[in-house]
Order: sequence, then structure tokens, then C-alpha cells
Amino acid sequence: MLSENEAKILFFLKDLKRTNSIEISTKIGIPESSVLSLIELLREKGYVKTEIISEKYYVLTEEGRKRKESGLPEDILINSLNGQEKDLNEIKNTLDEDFNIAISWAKRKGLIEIKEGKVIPKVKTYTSPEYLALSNLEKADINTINLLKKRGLIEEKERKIVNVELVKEPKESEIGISNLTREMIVSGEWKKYKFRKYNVEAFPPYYTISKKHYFREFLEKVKDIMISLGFKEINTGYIEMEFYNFDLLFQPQDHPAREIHDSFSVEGLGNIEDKELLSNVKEIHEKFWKYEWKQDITLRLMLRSQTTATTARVLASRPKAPQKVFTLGKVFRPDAIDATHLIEFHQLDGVIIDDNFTFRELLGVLKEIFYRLGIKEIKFKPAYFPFTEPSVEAYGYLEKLGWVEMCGAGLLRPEILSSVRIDSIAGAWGIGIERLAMSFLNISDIRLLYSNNIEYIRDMKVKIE
Ligand SMILES: N[C@@H](Cc1ccccc1)C(=O)O
Repeated sequence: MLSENEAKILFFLKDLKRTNSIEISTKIGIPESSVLSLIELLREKGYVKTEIISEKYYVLTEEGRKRKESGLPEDILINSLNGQEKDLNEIKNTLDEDFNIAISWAKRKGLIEIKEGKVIPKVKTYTSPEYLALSNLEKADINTINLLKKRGLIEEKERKIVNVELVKEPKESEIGISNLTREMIVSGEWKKYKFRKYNVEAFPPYYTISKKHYFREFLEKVKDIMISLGFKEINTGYIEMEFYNFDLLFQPQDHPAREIHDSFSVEGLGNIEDKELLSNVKEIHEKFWKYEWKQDITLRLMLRSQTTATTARVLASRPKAPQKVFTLGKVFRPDAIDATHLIEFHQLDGVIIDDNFTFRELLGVLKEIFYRLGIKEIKFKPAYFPFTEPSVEAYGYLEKLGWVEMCGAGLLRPEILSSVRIDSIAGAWGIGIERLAMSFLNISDIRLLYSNNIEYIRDMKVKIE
């Protein structure tokens, strides 16, 4: 049985007896690559004999296209001189970067003479055969083609052409059709053809539908969990004053985390309206850390290195108890990037402010958050943070990785609460998000969270019960 396109080629061949793939493609309007495979099928079915030849052809280079538009430099030179002699320097100015090409080809072709710094033309007008050939490469003689090649104006290419000769006449009854039209039925023409079988097992085309990026989906699930626990979400900017990132959190100005290589600094200074707050912070730093606190350090800008800076901003707004607030966002720290470190990553910081809040309750809240994230086993270890006392680190048990550090937490120090005049108790924590994401997505390299491999991104699924 013949397909409709095979039949088209054979009936085209019926009158000509022989032709080639390029002609078939242009006359019938089937792309050349399809024609080549159709011819091969026809050869296998014994309808045609084929002969493969390769043919050289030429295409214009980018420079060739430019010269075809504007002319060759020596042509432009001669025609602009119009039979008059002219100073070399003057020509240099008008021809600019084409000057050397124009002079050397004009000299080589004997079109000019140079004497005492002057160019003397020997002809009044000139159109080079190379220029004419640029518009008609097929007709150009071999010398001109070689010259154009040498001048880099054309490029030689090769293409496969298949010569085809008909050896068996096609019959209409051999054509299998897949499209039955109204006209065929009305005219009875359908009786001449065979019907091609309909392949009910063929796969439909595959379309990829858009979906959320797995890491973003994970972040949203985490936020949903916090909201379901009664927390309010708050977000503040990436560029932060050292005041909120450090000073208000009782982190002294000579703290190692404030060294130049431990956070990214940003040019410029911020401003703090609340002068009372500024002086409160200065007072507690000087009283308890015993050093001279400097305002120009506190106003310096940086990329926040912890989302506890957002908690600091919440505190600075002096909210009334009870409060349950969280933030989930990016933080920035200089580091060498590897399978477990990035220089920007996400933290989830939260704070609960309540009159009778206790350390035990804080541990309970953390347990609940992790439980909802699917981490059923968690243990706490005493730790130190400049802004909390007592402080703990929480470790979660992950099947693949064992005990993994998940967060830092504690009750905010009284020095901090008094500087913002909050007289309740406040518990705060910061959770590293990428590590959690890695465990959920079953990834052992943190960089995969930001992979640009589209197949990988498409296939990744997020599941949190
Ligand atoms: N900000 C701390 C975590 C933390 C937040 C809040 C309270 C205690 C600890 C960190 O980045 O490691």
C-alpha cells in the first residue's frame, strides 16, 4: 500500500520518469528531509531506483551579504573618484575601515596608481565581476567563485541530492488513504482507493502542562502549616540595617558574625526614626557588653544574614501580647558553594509573645511544627545565641540522614524586651528551610533545589502528609 505522499511522488514521476529530491521537494511542496525518507520507502517497495550524489553549493557569508547591499570597497573607491586624483589621507577618512581593502584590490586589479601620496585612477567607473556574482552565484564562473571564496564573501556547502528513476508504475488502487472526504463519497471516487488501518494503539502527543516549581510548592506548604497553627505571616526586605539584624538582637558590634567576611554589606546608611529605641539599645549594649556602642555602625546596610531581623522589626513595632508571628524568606551569607552550602538560602523565623509564655511551651510549639512537617522524632540540646536565654538547638530524625540540626530557639533575653518595652515573655526560633526541603524532596545536593534541568524540574514531586 502507498501512502498519500508516496503516491504524490510516484504520480509526479510518472510523466518525468526521472528527477531528483530537490525538484520533488520544491514542486510538490514537501520538506526536503521528508522527501528523502519517502524516496527511501519507495525504493524499498521497488517503485524507484535511486542514486545518491553530493553537490557543492555556495552561500553568502555575513560580509558577503553586506557587500551585496553596499558594493565592494574598490568599486566604491573608483566610482567616488570619478576619474579625478585624490589625496590618500582624504580617501582614508571617507573609506574608514574599508580603506586598506579598497586600495589593495584596486592596485592589484590595476585600477589605480599611487604617486606621492595621491591616488590616480585609471578608469572612470568600475563594477567588479565579483560584485555582480554576489547576486547570481549559480551563474558565476569558477574563477570568480574562487575569488569570492578567497575574499571570505561566500562559503562552500555540500548537500545530498538523490536522483530518482521510476521503475514500476503506481496504480491508483494501491493508494491507501487515511482521509475520506465528502467529495470522495459523493463522486464515488473512494472506491478506487484502499483505506489505511486506523492505529488505535498509537500514543497521543505528549503535552507538558505548567506547574509550580517543587521548591516553591514546598515553601508554600510550610507557610500553610504555620498559618494553620494560628501564626500571622510578616515579610520585610532583604536589605537591612545592622540595627535590626544585630544590635536590637543584643549582638555586640564586635561580634564575629559581624566581621566583613561573614555577611554581605551594602553601600549606604539607613535611618531610624525611633530615637528612644536607639538610645535604649545603646544603653543596654554599653551596660552589659561594656564597650562604646556606635550609631554609624548600627545604621550600616547589609543583606540580612538571618530572618531574626524580621522578628526584631516585629519587636520594634512594640506589639501588644499575645502575638504569634512568622516570616519565611531568604537570607545571605558569604560561603563556598557546595553540596550543603549556598550563599543565599531560606529561614523561617517565628516569635510568640504572651504574658505567661514558658520555655516548655516553646519546645511544644516547635515539636508541633516539625510533626506537621512529617518529622515525628525531635530532640533538643542546650545551645547559645546572643539573643535568647535559655537557648536550644532542635534536631530532627530523618530516615536517610539520621539526626539533623533543624533550628535554633530560645526565650528572648530580657535586655531585648526591655529595650522595646514589652513586659511579656517571648519565645523565638529560626529554622533552616533548605535542609528540610532536601529531606522531603529526597535530594542530597542542595544545589538541586535551584537546578535548571527542565526534565528534572518537571518530574520532581512534593508530598507532605
Ligand atoms: N537566627 C539564628 C536562629 C535563631 C533564631 C531565633 C532564636 C534563636 C535562634 C540562626 O540563624 O542561627
